[in-house]
Amino acid sequence: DPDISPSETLPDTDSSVFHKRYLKEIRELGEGHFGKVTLYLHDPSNDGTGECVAVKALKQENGYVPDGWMKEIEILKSLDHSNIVKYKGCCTELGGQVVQLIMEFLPLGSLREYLPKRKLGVPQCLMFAQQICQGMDYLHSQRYIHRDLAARNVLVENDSLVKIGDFGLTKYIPEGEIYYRVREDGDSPVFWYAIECLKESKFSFSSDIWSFGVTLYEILTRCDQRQSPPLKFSEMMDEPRGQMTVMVLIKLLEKQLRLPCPKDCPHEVKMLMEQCWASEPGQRPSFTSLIERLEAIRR
Ligand SMILES: C=Cc1cc(F)c(CN2CC[C@](CC#N)(n3cc(C(N)=O)c(NC(=O)OC)n3)[C@H](F)C2)cc1O
Repeated sequence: DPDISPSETLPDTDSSVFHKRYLKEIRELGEGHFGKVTLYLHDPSNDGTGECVAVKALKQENGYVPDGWMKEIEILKSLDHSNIVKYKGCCTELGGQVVQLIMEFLPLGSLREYLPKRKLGVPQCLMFAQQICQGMDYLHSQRYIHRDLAARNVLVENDSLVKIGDFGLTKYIPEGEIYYRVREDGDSPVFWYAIECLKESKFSFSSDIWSFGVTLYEILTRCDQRQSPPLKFSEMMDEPRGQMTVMVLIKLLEKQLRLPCPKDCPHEVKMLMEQCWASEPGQRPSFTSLIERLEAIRR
């Protein structure tokens, strides 16, 4: 259109660049081993009409930015799926020495806050479970493993939509590789870990399936903390008071002990959950097949 000058068509700023001066801290949303997630109001017109965003920041040791952190930002930026939290941009400080990840804010929080408050029926629980499988199936199709799939990392958009909300431990699996071996331990979510992860730190697409099984258990218990995986596994130990060590958990899993079936869990779902916890990684279903099976059960 000849009479519109180029400057009128170009956006004056890249909408994925957020300036610190327009970000007003509201409250902390979560704390992790390596950093935290905080709720901010992004208010460039400074009149309170801005939008809420979730900002993930690393605890900065003397200014260097761990390369794994830039990786997490690149991963989320590259993902585009209705069951994965949306990347909005970055906020840099000190000439790029500090980089913060800006994501969409889902005020209903994670399943851990949402499910205990809303007594959802089994059909809606299975709809959420299927959506998690759809997000994870997409993540696996991009050759990423999540390594921290749990109800605490699944966000609720509304009564009929959930999204995978955090990718802090996500890793890329190169073509032709099957496993990702970890060195760092951090505060590993061992009660969501497959047996081969506990024994050999070997993570794979199949170990995400195991974690999905534990997440499905959490959903069907409506994230009742009295039935939480850490508590349930500790009860299954001989001395229930003792601090559960990874060794005791491995022994328990090697004896084929598993989390109990939640009270209103349909038989087909019990079968599906137990297949996710097969000792042999190759015996576990894929997210593609889990989607089909959950679809069939919900019908
Ligand atoms: C540096 C590493 C690190 C730091 C952390 F704090 C956590 C833990 N954190 C993850 C993000 C979290 C849960 C999820 N998914 N969440 C995101 C939103 C959102 N986008 O709206 C939200 N909303 C909400 O609570 O609304 C009331 N919660 C919640 F902050 C816990 C994990 C980490 O790897």
